[in-house]
Amino acid sequence: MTGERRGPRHGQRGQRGRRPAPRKQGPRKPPVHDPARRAAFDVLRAVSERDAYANLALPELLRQRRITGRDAALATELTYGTARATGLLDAVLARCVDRPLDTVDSLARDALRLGVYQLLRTRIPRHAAVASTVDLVREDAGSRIAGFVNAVLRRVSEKDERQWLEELESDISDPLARLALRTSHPRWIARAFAEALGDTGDELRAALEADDARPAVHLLAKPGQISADELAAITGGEVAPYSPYGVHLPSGGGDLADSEVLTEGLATVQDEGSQLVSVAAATAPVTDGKDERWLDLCAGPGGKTVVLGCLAQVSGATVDAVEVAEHRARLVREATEELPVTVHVADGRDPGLDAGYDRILVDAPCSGLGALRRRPEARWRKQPGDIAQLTQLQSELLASAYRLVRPGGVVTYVVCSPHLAETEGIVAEAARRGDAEILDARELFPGVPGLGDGPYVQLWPHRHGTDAMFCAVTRKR
Ligand SMILES: C[S@@+](CC[C@H](N)C(=O)[O-])C[C@H]1O[C@@H](n2cnc3c(N)ncnc32)[C@H](O)[C@@H]1O
Repeated sequence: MTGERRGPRHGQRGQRGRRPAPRKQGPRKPPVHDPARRAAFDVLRAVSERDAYANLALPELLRQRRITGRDAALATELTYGTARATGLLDAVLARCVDRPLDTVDSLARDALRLGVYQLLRTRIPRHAAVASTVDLVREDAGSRIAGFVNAVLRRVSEKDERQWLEELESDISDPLARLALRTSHPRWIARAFAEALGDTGDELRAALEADDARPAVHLLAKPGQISADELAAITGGEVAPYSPYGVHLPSGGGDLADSEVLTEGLATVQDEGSQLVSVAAATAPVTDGKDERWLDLCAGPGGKTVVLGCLAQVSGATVDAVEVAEHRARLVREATEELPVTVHVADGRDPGLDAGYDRILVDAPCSGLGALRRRPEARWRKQPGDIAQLTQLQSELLASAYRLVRPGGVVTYVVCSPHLAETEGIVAEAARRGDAEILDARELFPGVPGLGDGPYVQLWPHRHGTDAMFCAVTRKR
């Protein structure tokens, strides 16, 4: 992470009363007077220069610099908002810069995006949005680039978001591309959502808008260790509407890192959708015999393994957790200490375990298109070509699960994506091979509305307030 600037204070005497050394020539490094924007800008730079993840880099930087309260809230809004809205911000900038945007210096481009976001999507007064952004550029890159950024932002500030959208949309004849622009999504992702919803109108708009909003923080009250009621009372949150183990924190729920229920291991942060699919995997009815050996075939970092492990402990079962990446397997081990879980570092396509499992969860590696609201910059990094590579692996992992499960045992296939190639496409192929019968997964989501015609379950942010998790429950013939 870019270091915090801590220049010597003017007039301050050095140690042992010596006069401070004369200032060297070079860029001036003033003390940070705008910690929120400085933090947002440094994280956006890390995202574009070092492929950092904003949702990991920002909390770390806020902690390092001890930025809290209103400054932390502003830094979060500016970082995540700018990262999510990049497509729209760049479309506006392309109208105001007289050369292709990708030839603009990357520091200037990041600053411009931050400035345009403030101008179009916040209530920050125009002059403050422009001046504060220009100050950041001057500190880091000098007056010439600052002058360029100033000139461009002044052009942007001549119109508000509505006027810019009208101007941009007047040149776009494709309704899906217009909606994608308005809701800050690449068109191919908007199309994938439309295909999964079977809708290109109001519902698609609602889905894309919900995907462009910051999600609430959900907690898992670990089954058998604390109840959702108790956890809600301790954290000031609300019991979740659907998961029996879920709690929703109020927005701006604060920094949870030091929260006792988390440090004591009674609860963990987990989207309610992930909780629901884990419970479905643990409770889908097996036939013809016992229900003691469970397998989590793609376990890292262990969120769902924790739910499986807790429920296995209650019912007297054991869980084998397979993860191909050593560092992620370590996270599973740490998350499941004291649960009846054994972690194996292995390739799930051939993990070298004895067959005969009673139930298996395949939470396959996927595009993550269902969790874009949690990873602000992700939508602009992903490419349509990513999907084809993943579907091959997803099919192979599911085929492996059918080799490992016993007849009458259940295999639950989950991805955090609504893309049909990763969801129904994979399960339908397995069904065609005759590996399994497909059960009606909706029965394992009691009280959850808006689940359509089945047999699969697709959760959605706009319908359920969860990530867009897909869940298919199948039974080996
Ligand atoms: C969607 S994540 C699983 C999330 C996890 N179940 C949880 O709830 O925390 C998919 C995981 O599969 C792992 N993975 C990828 N290829 C694999 C393979 N061939 N065998 C086993 N695990 C694999 C990835 O490293 C990643 O940790």
